[in-house]
Parts: sequence; structure tokens; C-alpha cells
Amino acid sequence: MALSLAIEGLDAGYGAVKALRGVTLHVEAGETVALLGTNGNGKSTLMKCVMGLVRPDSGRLALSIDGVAHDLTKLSPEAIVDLGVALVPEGRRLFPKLTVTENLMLGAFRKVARSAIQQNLALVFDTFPVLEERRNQLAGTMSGGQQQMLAIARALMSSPRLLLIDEPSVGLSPLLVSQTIAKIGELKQRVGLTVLMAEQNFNQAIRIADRGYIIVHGEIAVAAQSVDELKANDIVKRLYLGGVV
Ligand SMILES: Nc1ncnc2c1ncn2[C@@H]1O[C@H](COP(=O)(O)OP(=O)(O)OP(=O)(O)O)[C@@H](O)[C@H]1O
Repeated sequence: MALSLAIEGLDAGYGAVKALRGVTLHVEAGETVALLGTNGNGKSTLMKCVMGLVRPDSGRLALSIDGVAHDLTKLSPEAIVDLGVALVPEGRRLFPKLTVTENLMLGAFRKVARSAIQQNLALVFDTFPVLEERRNQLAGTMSGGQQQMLAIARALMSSPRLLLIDEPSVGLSPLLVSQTIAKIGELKQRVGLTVLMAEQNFNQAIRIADRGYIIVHGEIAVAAQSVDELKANDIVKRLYLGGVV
């Protein structure tokens, strides 16, 4: 199964607010790609465009599956989930009054995913044992780190091949950020998941990323072919390594 995402010249926004300007990026099968940028630079908007939740003003947004191209700008969010794309939204968006298991089941609402529930539950409980231990606990009573793991696990219940993860580190202590990032890295090893991860935390993101992009004011300022290339870039040095951010 070869899946890749290609975005070319994407413009998107909210009325007069232009959130993305001419964004071009790609994610190949099996890669973990970091989309790095501070608050308000367009990371979430880009992920919402891929999911069909925000419609771009112009540009190309295509998923290729085994050589067959799918124009994501013409598909509903449900159809995009069916193609194997899932989003772990910023702020987790769990159902706090529902249990861990109930939240997980809501991730498996599409027909394709319903037939794979047992297999996907085994994967998420194996990856996140704390969720199995707490399967009957209300999601809202779990710690921030556990909630982030549940949000990732819920997305995995839809049998994705491409996982979009929006700022997994937000609101977590440094230790939990480190553990969450390590878990995302583990998923790549385990199931060969393709990942596009938006992050503000440069040093944590590059631990598991194969390569990355820096987005500034809705434009791709840096497109690096490797983490070493990213670290050597002057814009990156100024933004992240010189202590400015
Ligand atoms: N629903 C909306 N209506 C109007 N403007 C919006 C909306 N959502 C985002 N924006 C604006 O679009 C721009 C990009 O925001 P976006 O959320 O994509 O950035 P981000 O890099 O993900 O940052 P954050 O981590 O704060 O979400 C910002 O100027 C933001 O204020």
C-alpha cells in the first residue's frame, strides 16, 4: 500500500484572514514529517484543509493511493476518513463525560473501521497500556498526557494510513511531551504509519521526524530534506536554536 500526500500552491483562509499562502509540501508513505511553527502561523488550517474541514481558495491537495490520485478538495471529511486519513485535533476534543472505551468507539464510526474494531483495539491497548487499564474511566478525569494518548488512540480506531497530529505537546509537562512524542515514533515502527505532525516544540518534534517544514505567517519558509538539514538552516537557527523562541 503506497500512500502519499501532495499539496501545491495552497491558499486558504477565513474571509479577510489569509491563513495559508502558496503552501507546497508532500508526505511520502512511511514518513514522519514535522510541520513546525509558532502559534497562529497556519498549521491547524493546513491540517483542516487536508481533512476537508476548511476549503482552500486555490491550490492542489491530493492523496495518492497505489498510484490512484484523489482530489481532496472535492471530497467530504467523511470520504477523506474512508480513504485512510485521520486527524488528532489540537486540544484533543475528547468527550469528557464518556469513558475511554466509548471515546475509542466513536473513532470507529465509519463502516471500514467497524469491521476492524478488535484489531484496532488490540493495537491501541498494546501501544497505550494505560488506556486498557483505564478503559472504564471517564475521559475528562484523566491526566493531560493520558488524554493526548486517548486522542491519538481514537484516531487510530478509524484504521488510518495517514495520521495528522496537531500539536500533541500542547499543555503537557516536558516529561509527558517526551513520552507522547516517543509513542508517536513507536507507532511508525509498529504499523508503518505515515505521519504529518504540527508542532511548536522543535527539539521534541525532530526526535522522530524524518524531515520537516517551517511555516511562518502561512508560508513555507523552510523545506528541509532531513533533520540535519533543518538544524543547519539559518532561519531555523534564528527561530529555534538561537534562543529567540
Ligand atoms: N475559525 C477562524 N476564523 C478566523 N480566523 C481564524 C480561524 N482559525 C484560525 N484563524 C486565523 O488563521 C491564522 C492561522 O491559524 P491556525 O490556527 O491555522 O494557526 P496554527 O499555526 O495552527 O496556530 P495555533 O496553534 O494557535 O492553532 C491565524 O491568524 C488565526 O487567527
